[in-house]
Amino acid sequence: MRNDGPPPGQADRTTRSDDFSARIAHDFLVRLRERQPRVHAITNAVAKNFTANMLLAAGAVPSMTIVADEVADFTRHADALLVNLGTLDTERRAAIPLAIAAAQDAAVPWLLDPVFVERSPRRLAVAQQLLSRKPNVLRTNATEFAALTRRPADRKSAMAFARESGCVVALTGATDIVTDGRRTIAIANGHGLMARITAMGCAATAVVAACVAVGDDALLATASGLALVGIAGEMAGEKAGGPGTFPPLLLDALHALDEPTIAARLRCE
Ligand SMILES: Nc1ncnc2c1ncn2[C@@H]1O[C@H](COP(=O)(O)OP(=O)(O)O)[C@@H](O)[C@H]1O
Ligand SMILES: Cc1ncsc1CCOP(=O)(O)O
Ligand SMILES: [Mg+2]
Repeated sequence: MRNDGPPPGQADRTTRSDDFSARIAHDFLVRLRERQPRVHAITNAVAKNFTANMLLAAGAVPSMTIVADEVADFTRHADALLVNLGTLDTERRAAIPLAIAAAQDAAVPWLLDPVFVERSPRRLAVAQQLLSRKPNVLRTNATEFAALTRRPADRKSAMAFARESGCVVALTGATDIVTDGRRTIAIANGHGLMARITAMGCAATAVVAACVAVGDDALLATASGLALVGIAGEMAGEKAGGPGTFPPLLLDALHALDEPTIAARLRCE
């Protein structure tokens, strides 16, 4: 599943809400539950448990080994690979190129989550090198996007970067911008508590990876993953007493999500 950017000469356009819809997001959810895709996540030490549980709540099956002599086998037999740079220790640094090579060899889509690239020039260099290996999706918050691309974190820059890099770009925050450089979808679901717990973005990228594993259109898969997480997040936020009670309520909401709820709650343009 490659995103090769817009066909030459084709005008940019914004995807209309009838191109992305609750039906599409629900179709992805059904496929997750039916196909139970395997997502191999090289993720950070902070995010591992929550990410694995979010994948399971969405219907996917996580694996997380980072051992150099196993990671290629796990990746080859997975349906998507997630590369998250949050705790870039020696073992993960060694595992990442092996996993990406295996993914590309086996035509397994892979996603990059460049956690905290703004904090260390070394990490920024690693992330830029990984981007040159063309992940199917880059999912990043605004600070990371600005550091990685040296552009303002806005819709226009996300589109330009997606077009130039050939990745689907998901620039998240209170509103998520998802673009392949030609089509752009903005998703306004979510809840402020999502920014008050750790590993929310890491887990969201993992759910996006699961969606990419079960669909041919990486843009719609990415938008669907973020819509499902955003809707579950706002349902959990409405019930939660604070960040302590929020994560289990989010897992419950994602697990129970259904078509009428998605149809009633999806806010996108
Ligand atoms: N203020 C907010 N309101 C609603 N949703 C939010 C808010 N902040 C983050 N989110 C959601 O939380 C998830 C993680 O996004 P973000 O906070 O940008 O990533 P990260 O955790 O990597 O910094 C996304 O699904 C995003 O939509
Ligand atoms: C706190 C922390 N430190 C290293 S990785 C990490 C988690 C980052 O999670 P997210 O990017 O999803 O907020
Ligand atoms: Mg993050």
